[in-house]
Amino acid sequence: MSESVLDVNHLFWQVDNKTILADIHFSLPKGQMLGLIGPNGAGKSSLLRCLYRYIVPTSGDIEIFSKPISEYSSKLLAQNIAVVQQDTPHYFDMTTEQLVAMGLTPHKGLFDSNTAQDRERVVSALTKVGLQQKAQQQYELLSGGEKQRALIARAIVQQPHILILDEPTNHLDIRYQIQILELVKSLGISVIASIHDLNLASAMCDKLLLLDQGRLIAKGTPTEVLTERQISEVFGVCCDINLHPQHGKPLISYFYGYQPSPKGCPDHD
Ligand SMILES: Nc1ncnc2c1ncn2[C@@H]1O[C@H](COP(=O)(O)OP(=O)(O)OP(=O)(O)O)[C@@H](O)[C@H]1O
Repeated sequence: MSESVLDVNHLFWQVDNKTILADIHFSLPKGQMLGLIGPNGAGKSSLLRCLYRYIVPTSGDIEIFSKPISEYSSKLLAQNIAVVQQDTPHYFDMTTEQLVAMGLTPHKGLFDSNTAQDRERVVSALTKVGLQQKAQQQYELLSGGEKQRALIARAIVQQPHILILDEPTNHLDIRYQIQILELVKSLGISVIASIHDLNLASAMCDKLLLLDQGRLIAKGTPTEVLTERQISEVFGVCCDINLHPQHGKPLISYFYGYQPSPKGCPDHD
């Protein structure tokens, strides 16, 4: 079995007497891409926020390389984890290249300047996300999808062991949805990403976690998790699942005008 880079056990988060996350437990094996799926409000962002220490959970354990995240200094945590958040933040007065170069910070001392190798790393990351022509453009003037790609380039420059992506494809056109996730996969980094598009999650992820109302409903391979029954129960839509003609993992076709009844979805054969 491959080494685990991240272990989450018995994780609970309550706020205002409401349980947002309940007894979440999973591991992220080295080099794998783990997809976090579930309906709006299921707790996907909250779970990811716990992993990068933006939220302190009510109880439970989160360990990176078998060490509790509470024991990591901010700098050491940033050397291990890079995060691309759901809403692209504002960075005024910064070129795209300067934004991407921020990814070097966790590896630098206070007075270190950037080396030729650092600059090469920034150019390489910009090229990988197709933004080499936009290097000198103000970051704020990029389109939503270009901003998202710039933030992914910054995460690449950061050279983390674990990449946390909160809806990394929500601003991207279909070409970049596929290309960016394939790029991220090719880096050999361990990735946990929340993804709304179940077909994209099926194609790209090694394993999936299905969340609903803060609870872990299923975890396993796309074939194990993406079943017609589970999709109808959790998302409230009816669908038909076949094997994708290219990669052989589940390919979901949604039905329109059907809500699951107490007996489930109608038989569409
Ligand atoms: N700081 C907070 N205080 C109170 N409630 C919160 C807080 N943060 C999140 N929640 C609630 O927790 C639930 C889960 O939210 P979260 O953003 O984690 O869901 P999500 O699965 O990422 O949703 P989406 O797919 O819509 O992005 C929601 O009901 C949300 O309102």
